[in-house]
Amino acid sequence: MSNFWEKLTAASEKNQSLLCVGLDPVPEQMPPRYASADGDIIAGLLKWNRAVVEATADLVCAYKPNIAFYEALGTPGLELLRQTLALIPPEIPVILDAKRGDIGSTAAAYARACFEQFRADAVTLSPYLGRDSIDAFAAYQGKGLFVLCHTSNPSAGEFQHLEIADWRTLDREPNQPLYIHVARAAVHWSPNVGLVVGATYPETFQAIRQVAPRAWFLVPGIGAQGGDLEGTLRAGLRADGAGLIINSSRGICLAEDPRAAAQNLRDQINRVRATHQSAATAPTSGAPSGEMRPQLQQLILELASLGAIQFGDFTLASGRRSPFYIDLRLLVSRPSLLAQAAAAYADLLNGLTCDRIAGIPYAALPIATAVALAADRPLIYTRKEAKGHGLGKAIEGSWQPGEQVVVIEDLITSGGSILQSVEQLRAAGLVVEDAIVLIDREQGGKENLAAAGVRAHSVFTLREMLDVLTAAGQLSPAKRDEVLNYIRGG
Ligand SMILES: O=c1ccn([C@@H]2O[C@H](COP(=O)(O)O)[C@@H](O)[C@H]2O)c(=O)[nH]1
Repeated sequence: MSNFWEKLTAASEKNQSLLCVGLDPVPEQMPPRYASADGDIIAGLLKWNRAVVEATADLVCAYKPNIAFYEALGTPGLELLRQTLALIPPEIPVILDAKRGDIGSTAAAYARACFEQFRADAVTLSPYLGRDSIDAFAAYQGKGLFVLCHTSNPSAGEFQHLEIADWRTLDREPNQPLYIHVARAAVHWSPNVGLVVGATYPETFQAIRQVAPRAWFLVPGIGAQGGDLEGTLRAGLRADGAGLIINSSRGICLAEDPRAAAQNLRDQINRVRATHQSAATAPTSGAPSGEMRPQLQQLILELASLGAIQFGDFTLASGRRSPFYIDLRLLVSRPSLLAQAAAAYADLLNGLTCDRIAGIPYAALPIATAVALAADRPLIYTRKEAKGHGLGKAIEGSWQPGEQVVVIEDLITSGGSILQSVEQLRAAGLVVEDAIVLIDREQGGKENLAAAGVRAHSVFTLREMLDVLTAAGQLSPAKRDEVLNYIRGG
């Protein structure tokens, strides 16, 4: 298995673990029991690493040697790293902590060193030089790339907390700390990007998780640096109870009994995961908008004030009567609201594999354009009918067969219009596995798409929308029940 993420998931599931053990040997800290009889330091350090790996291989999801500790020992140190890597069972992924970042040509040499010389499964990278400094690493298929987002050291805030504006969101979002910009941008650089987020600043996790909902975070700072394990897990775990790789180096390697220390930390992590997962899967009925982010609640209320959500007695195109009507075409008349909606789509897009997005005519075309700007993703769109003149295109914009496309639609009812475009895109050789809508009307569309191999993601559901409007006093509980009854087919 050569893909880092598959290896990580398999090891995590097999060992029931989110624990990563750091292998950072320092000669002065080596417990005397590992010392080599002939005084050979490198032999002693290798014995130490071997003992730690043998004691913990069934308790971890990854190992993380930091290359600095090996480079510090000169050429023999690099040989020690090579031998240490050879000790690690092939099914456990190795994250080489190297924090590389340089211009493209140099980055290519660094990437060769990490992935070809040391054959690491993943690497840590600095974002300071921007996207092209990671391209050479991203060119290695299936390797993990952990970009420094918020580090664990005491001076981390000196630059990382600087409040910065983003020209794309200038008019509607307050300035954001640099680490949020890094998180938001880096997860778009490659689908293989994860983030390094230190456990010594647990208060940063919630905001980072919001802008990178699906990314894996590599979390140093537990143990010797005094990071907050429970706070980190509670704010950083994804709803599936994964998404964090909790590293401890000195806390395990310097322990009297590394196995007991690793087992103890793994079990502590799992205890919090167990309660987190049961909270995440608890039924939400009767809990109006309790968990919904304030920005989304605001978005719903503003859509209602724009007239995009109406309650009454409407006749649909099918002739069927409906107690509500949603018209997201109105979004173009309030650009700031269109931008808010686009940002919510962009958040969902973050964790998906996507070479370009595809808008569906007509209602979603301005929305998809706004999403392209918010997420900095190239856009194509399908035509309702191929042009009968000019180039006679059925799909506008530039694209290549084999590219992965995420469909952008305004809302989903049965999923029919999405499926029509998906067929058109697939017939052209594009790969479509995901679609994003603002509102899921919960009338079977998601299930119909799933049957066609398309995952549908919604910013919010009709039920969530009704809950927000009811809690805000804009919809009576009786009307809410009438609408719910209607979508259930009653
Ligand atoms: O923000 C960061 C980024 C990387 N590290 C590295 O993780 C380990 C932590 O070692 P402990 O002994 O568990 O403190 C080490 O290799 C650091 O260079 C980090 O600590 N913080």
